[in-house]
Amino acid sequence: SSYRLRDALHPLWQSEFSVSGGTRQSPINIQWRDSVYDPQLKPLKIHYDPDTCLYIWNNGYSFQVEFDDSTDKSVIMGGPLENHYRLKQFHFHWGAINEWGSEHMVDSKVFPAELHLVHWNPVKSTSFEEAIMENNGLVVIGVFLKLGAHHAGLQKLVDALPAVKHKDAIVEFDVFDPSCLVPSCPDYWTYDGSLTTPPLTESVTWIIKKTPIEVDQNQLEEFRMLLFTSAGQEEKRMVDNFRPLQPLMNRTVRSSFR
Ligand SMILES: NS(=O)(=O)c1ccc(NC(=O)NCCO)cc1
Ligand SMILES: [Zn+2]
Repeated sequence: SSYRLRDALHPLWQSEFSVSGGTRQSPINIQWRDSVYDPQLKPLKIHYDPDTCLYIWNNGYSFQVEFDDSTDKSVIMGGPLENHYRLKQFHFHWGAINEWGSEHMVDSKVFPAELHLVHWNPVKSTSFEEAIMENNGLVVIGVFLKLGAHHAGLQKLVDALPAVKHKDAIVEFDVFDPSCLVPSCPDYWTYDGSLTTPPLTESVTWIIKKTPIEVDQNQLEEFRMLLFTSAGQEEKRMVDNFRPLQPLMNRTVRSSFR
């Protein structure tokens, strides 16, 4: 199917990014019928303060919106979590065409893009960089994007993309509430995994929302206008910045819904 093709098309993501001996790597294909309903999973609670939004930048992998994580102003709690986690940044992964782009899949269905909201545990770690190395130091909420209606909340982000076209470009981005990018449906899957780009550390509790958000064709095409390359270099479009599927190994995916 298309994802087999896309693996073969992307040596970049094959060779460099395989950590030896990994037992809980991400992303994975979520087989809906193999997931186990866990009645002890609570609703996820999200409280983001739009004033903690700092800037948007092109880090050479994706475009990323950074937040002030020096206080507990923007946090998530509940769900599978024992305490609260602070929002650090969010970014996306997408394809060159609508037929692929997401990192996770659901019953081998792939989406054109995937949003990652990255949080860290301030109870166990004193910084994000430290939390990356901690077991369950991080929580990433994954939200699938599907082709459909225009997303008004996303458009504010999209309008800023031309200003961060090249690697290392940065532009101030104030007052944005990323909860507008999270579907209202409370249903999610959760499993223990890893970062999907180096250092690929196995420190992530993944929370994957069941319901995608809708974005329109123009918005996806704006993502694809970004560049992997710095100003002055030969231009390489920023597309297909996803990691191939990783083996489930000895893991169970839990669902918050029947
Ligand atoms: N795609 S993902 O798994 O959500 C992810 C999130 C953060 C990172 N790394 C990161 O934010 N590093 C900042 C500097 O340490 C890598 C991958
Ligand atoms: Zn990501």
